[in-house]
Amino acid sequence: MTSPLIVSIGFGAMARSLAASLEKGGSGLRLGGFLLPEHLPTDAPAGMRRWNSVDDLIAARPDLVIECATHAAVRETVPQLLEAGIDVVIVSIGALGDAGTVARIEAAAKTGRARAIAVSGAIGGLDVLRSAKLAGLDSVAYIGRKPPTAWKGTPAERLLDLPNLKEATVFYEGDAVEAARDYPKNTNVTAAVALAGLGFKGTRVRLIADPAASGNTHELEAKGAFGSFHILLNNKPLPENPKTSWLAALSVEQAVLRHFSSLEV
Ligand SMILES: NC(=O)C1=CN([C@@H]2O[C@H](COP(=O)(O)OP(=O)(O)OC[C@H]3O[C@@H](n4cnc5c(N)ncnc54)[C@H](OP(=O)(O)O)[C@@H]3O)[C@@H](O)[C@H]2O)C=CC1
Ligand SMILES: O=C([O-])CC(=O)C(=O)O
Repeated sequence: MTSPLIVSIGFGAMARSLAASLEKGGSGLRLGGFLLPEHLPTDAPAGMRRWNSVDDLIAARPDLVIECATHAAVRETVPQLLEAGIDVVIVSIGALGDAGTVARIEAAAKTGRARAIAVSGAIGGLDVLRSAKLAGLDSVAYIGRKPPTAWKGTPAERLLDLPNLKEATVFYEGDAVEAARDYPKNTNVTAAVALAGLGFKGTRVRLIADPAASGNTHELEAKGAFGSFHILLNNKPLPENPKTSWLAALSVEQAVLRHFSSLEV
């Protein structure tokens, strides 16, 4: 049997980590290539194909596409793939904070009889949150803490003197609507929490830059009819991108393995 064609959208830190990890994992699955617009240069390992346009990728009939690129790629590329009947794993799930994008993705998946799969990414406890929601949730709160370098290139740069920060500082408190939209490379996890729990408006978010943090920590607190829970993840970042946790790349690998397995656990 030929092995399935698995393709990423984007070939940055996460896609590279996924490619290396699948190669080592012994499942027989591998990343066969990536879609990257022509104007974006990259180096790719031998044996990995590159597609410059979504039409060319669709013509190659991939078995699974993994979006690990940007919110724009979710809006602009994912619906076309779903409409063409291709299942897509979505990693930049902060894009799903926009109701229009969700509606387009759902309609495209229906038309193409394909599945859009949102990953848990760098956070956990979403299974509990989804179950607890059925009996009613009173509150859901997320706290994200990363070292100042991880907040470079975000609105935190305008709010704080990141290179000279001496102590842990809260720079955002609000809902998941703004958090997911304004920190698209850092807070996709808030979208995962919102989608599993109380929605984007109902999810409280606090973001912290902490010079003492050695990695990315994610805290999730929920209260409801079921009781309450509090989890804390201390994630190591990917060496190529301090904004992204290694666990996020591992969650993508897990989604790929589950997709091709006959027993879903
Ligand atoms: N759900 C979660 O928990 C998490 C989600 N993420 C999200 O996953 C995505 C990937 O993360 P990561 O690999 O670390 O990010 P990187 O910035 O390292 O990689 C992104 C890749 O996408 C490419 N790219 C940019 N625009 C497009 C486009 N329009 N179409 C296709 N490719 C494009 C980039 O090219 P170039 O470098 O040339 O711009 C680069 O190759 C990000 O959106 C990130 O926010 C990250 C961590 C956790
Ligand atoms: O990887 C992480 O720690 C979280 C992240 O960047 C995101 O949610 O976008």
